[in-house]
Amino acid sequence: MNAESEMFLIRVPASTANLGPGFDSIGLALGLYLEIHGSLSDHWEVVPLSEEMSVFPRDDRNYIVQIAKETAASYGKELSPCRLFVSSEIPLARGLGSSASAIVAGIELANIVGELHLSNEEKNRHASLFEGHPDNAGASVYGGLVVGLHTEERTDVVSFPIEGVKVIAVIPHFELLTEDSRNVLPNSLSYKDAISGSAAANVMLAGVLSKDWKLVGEMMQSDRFHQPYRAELVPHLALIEEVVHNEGGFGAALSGAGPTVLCLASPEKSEGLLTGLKDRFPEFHVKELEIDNDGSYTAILSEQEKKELKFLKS
Ligand SMILES: Nc1ncnc2c1ncn2[C@@H]1O[C@H](COP(=O)(O)OP(=O)(O)O)[C@@H](O)[C@H]1O
Ligand SMILES: N[C@@H](CCOP(=O)(O)O)C(=O)O
Repeated sequence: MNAESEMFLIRVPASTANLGPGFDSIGLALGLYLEIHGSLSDHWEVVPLSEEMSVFPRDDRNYIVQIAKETAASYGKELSPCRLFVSSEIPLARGLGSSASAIVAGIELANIVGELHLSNEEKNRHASLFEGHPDNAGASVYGGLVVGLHTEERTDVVSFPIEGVKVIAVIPHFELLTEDSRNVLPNSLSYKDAISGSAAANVMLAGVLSKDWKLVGEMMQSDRFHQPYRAELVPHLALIEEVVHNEGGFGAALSGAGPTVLCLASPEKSEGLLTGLKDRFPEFHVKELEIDNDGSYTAILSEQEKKELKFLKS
């Protein structure tokens, strides 16, 4: 990019990780978005357009800018400064992948401004290195359901679109940092538990591929890797599982590291489940979310599209 009059758009979906037993390996992209409208400028400026974004630095100390600069630097490039208008529908520290969305946004920023021409595989490798695991990062890059393995040496992710199941998120008002929720996990697992945990993840994935959502729901609640240890931090999980069972939903699991709980239901049962959860948990935000099968998106805006941006007029 070299014209200051050009404006770009970056849109990155939220994500839910693990789906129960797929710890640090399975993720699903969701229809809540982090959006950046940006253009070249003579200095770095980050303008928050949504309340949650207003807590972050407004100059080049902003995490998204830091990620962008580091990504460009890894290709020997220095990014030209930009003015970025940032808004996000993704609540922070609730287990809906806000940190991965910020990382992927930073990589997309480096890609578009630095003209890096990165493939999705390369974007995901960078994002997984920053995030430490590929479940949220992969979902935000590719969209749909992702299954991945990330090591120091390489990141392998397979993604495929998901249809025919409804997703309801029960989002508490309190934050739970992923770091704190990882600190309660054990350093090792018995051979027996590891086999059972891995089998549950395998069967869950087979259930997804064969569209056997009832089986998927059962496997979501058969995790051995993290939910048993995190239960003390999220006492509402067991109560939500009960409501999901009573309302004929498929199952529930901690979304990422929590505290949000992700529930799956058939299109026929989702309305009843939504109402049941809202009635039982008035203190939480209960919301049906779309599945995003497209992943992160970037575009250069047309003159007409720029004219339609309300925040540029105020
Ligand atoms: N747009 C953003 N800009 C800067 N930092 C962000 C942004 N989004 C998330 N973060 C950082 O990530 C933290 C939340 O990450 P994390 O604890 O992994 O939870 P989650 O990713 O589930 O929302 C926030 O407290 C904040 O420090
Ligand atoms: N696999 C990770 C996922 C963390 O997701 P987040 O949305 O809570 O950041 C974990 O379970 O720790």
